[in-house]
Amino acid sequence: MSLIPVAEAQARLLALAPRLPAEQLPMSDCAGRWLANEVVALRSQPWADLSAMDGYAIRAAEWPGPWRITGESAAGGAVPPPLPPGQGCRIFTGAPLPEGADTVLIQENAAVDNDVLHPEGAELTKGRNVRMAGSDFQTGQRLLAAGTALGAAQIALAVLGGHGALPVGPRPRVALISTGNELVPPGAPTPPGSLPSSNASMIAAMLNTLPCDVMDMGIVPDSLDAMTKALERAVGADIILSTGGASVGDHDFVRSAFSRAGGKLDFWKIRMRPGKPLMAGTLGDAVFLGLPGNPVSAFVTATLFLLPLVRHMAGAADPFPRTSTAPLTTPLPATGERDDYLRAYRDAGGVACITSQDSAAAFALGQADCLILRPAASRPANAGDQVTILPLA
Ligand SMILES: Nc1nc2c(c(=O)[nH]1)N[C@H]1C(S)=C(S)[C@@H](COP(=O)(O)OP(=O)(O)OC[C@H]3O[C@@H](n4cnc5c(N)ncnc54)[C@H](O)[C@@H]3O)O[C@H]1N2
Ligand code: MOO
Repeated sequence: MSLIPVAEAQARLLALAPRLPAEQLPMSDCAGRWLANEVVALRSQPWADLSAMDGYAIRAAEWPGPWRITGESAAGGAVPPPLPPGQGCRIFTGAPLPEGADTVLIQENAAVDNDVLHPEGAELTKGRNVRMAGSDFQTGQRLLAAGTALGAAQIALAVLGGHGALPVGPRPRVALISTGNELVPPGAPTPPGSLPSSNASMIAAMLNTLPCDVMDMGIVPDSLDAMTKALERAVGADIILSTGGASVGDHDFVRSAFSRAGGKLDFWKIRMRPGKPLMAGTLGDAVFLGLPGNPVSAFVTATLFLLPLVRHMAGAADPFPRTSTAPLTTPLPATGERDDYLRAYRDAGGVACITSQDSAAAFALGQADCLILRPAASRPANAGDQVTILPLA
């Protein structure tokens, strides 16, 4: 079986995902979710020509006055009556201008004596210190596209657009299965031959900031029967994820158990290092992802496949991690037939590759704050060369 390029495997994985129903949430629960539909403004902002400053509303054409100050306009107060010629209106930030006024003189540049206003300072151009009605956005305007990530700024915009609740993508349910006879739960005694199972805790932590519900199904021994039963128990989840047992050894049962449980394999073995044995398919209505057991391989494949799949199912239009570039501070050797995802860290001078790139090297992973992406068959790189990096949250 030839190795599948990463981008092709990512596209095939997302294509396996069923469309889950959206939900309507109050604004207070929308942060961190993705919009299921576009958001259209139900009102214009500003709703009228508003003052941007505390001062006096005047007609610029009447400069330099003087003006008799007659009314007052404050945010939340009554809309002032139209302004007769030669008159000005006391006005405060956020308040509507009376009809006829077009400019605001700030109070620091005004002298008022017996309700007569004289300007101080330079002449004002018409419209100065005024926010025109609808200049931010207008009723009916599209404010946010479907698939947009809802952060603080987008929530503020939707609220100002007149919304109190938004349609957002769902929270996929993710079942985690760890496989391996050697594994014991976190914190349990580790007699010789045993190993603390770190992958489920790691992946749950990676999913922690995403809208999804994680169900840890525990540790399953390396047996066809046990793994088949574990997969059957996980049906009902939207994503079933296993780690370990994905390779070709006599104790790697994930692929055969997946097929025995009725799963349909879509792909296996990716042109990447680490992470080659990754597999994906569907089991009932669920998407299945079988990650390699090595902690670093599981981390890198979760970053490139699991997290985008969760974001996609949760409604993200742009589910893949952002990359950027940085100069190398250390040279790198040529790459082989797979794309390399090297553990690395950044400092003021650029990005440095961590010495140990073993896919079981948890200590090195713990030091990394980014991955360097090096395509297959890349030539050696020198210090100072720009490389693509994928920052880790
Ligand atoms: N003959 C070949 N051998 C291997 C190949 C290959 O192509 N031909 N691929 C290698 C690659 S690449 C990887 S990656 C590993 C992945 O193997 P598996 O997915 O089958 O993983 P396991 O053998 O079950 O475990 C590998 C390693 O990781 C430890 N592990 C497993 N689960 C956990 C966990 N939950 N927490 C912490 N550590 C875990 C396990 O004890 C092993 O040490 O296969 C290569 N072999
Ligand atoms: O792909 Mo494995 O993850 O190279 O060690």
